[in-house]
Amino acid sequence: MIHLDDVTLTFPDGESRITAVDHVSLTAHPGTVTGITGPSGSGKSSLLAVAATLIRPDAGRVMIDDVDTATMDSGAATDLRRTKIGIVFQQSNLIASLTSQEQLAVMNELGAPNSRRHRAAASARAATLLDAVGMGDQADKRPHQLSGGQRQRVNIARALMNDPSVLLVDEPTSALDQERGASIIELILQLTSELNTSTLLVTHDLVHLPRMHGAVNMVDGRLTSDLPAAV
Ligand SMILES: Nc1ncnc2c1ncn2[C@@H]1O[C@H](COP(=O)(O)OP(=O)(O)OP(=O)(O)O)[C@@H](O)[C@H]1O
Repeated sequence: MIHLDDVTLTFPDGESRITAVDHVSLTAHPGTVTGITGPSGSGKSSLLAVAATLIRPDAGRVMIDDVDTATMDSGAATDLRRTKIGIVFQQSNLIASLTSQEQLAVMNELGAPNSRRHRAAASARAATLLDAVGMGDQADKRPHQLSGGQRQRVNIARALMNDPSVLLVDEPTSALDQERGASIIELILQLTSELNTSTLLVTHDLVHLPRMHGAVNMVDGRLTSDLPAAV
């Protein structure tokens, strides 16, 4: 579970500060996807960065599985990010020289204790996840050999390598056409249910929101449950 409790985040803006996230409270439960929409500049990515514990808020708390992340030192926060949080960014950020299989397996090597001992298990999990995202037969391909939708599937599988309880997804369909975008959303819904993640998904694309378990609209850093009229 992830719970944002009365979170406020400001950035310096010349002499004053700009409020990117303004007293936001939001909870996502295991096995559910909550959509976050809103106009450009309304604070969606900032909210996701706070949820990912990448930025510490000015005020409020981020609870991950009932642990208050504000009380952690930076080592513990890094550990929590690695083990509990999966992040899918807008661009796939895959490493050009690695195959799909290696993109996932390398997650086992990043700062994890005893990573050598866990190599075989990591390799098996990578294969299972590539199958789960429909990329089992593309395991040996490098990013330039894949379509945008296929790259995004590898990206999603990679975010799930460490079996996170929280999955944070920022605009996963922005580089894709409608049909491929819809299948990526379906995949995230399916994996959220199968792996029981608490998923927050930022999207501009209102057509996807009715498929989700809940949706909020962000306007000027604040949340409203009144969704834009097109939904
Ligand atoms: N690092 C930063 N420094 C200063 N201001 C920032 C920073 N990041 C975001 N902002 C400001 O915070 C506000 C919210 O930005 P944010 O990127 O979170 O919005 P968004 O809803 O994700 O926008 P988009 O849909 O265009 O990605 C904006 O006014 C933006 O200019």
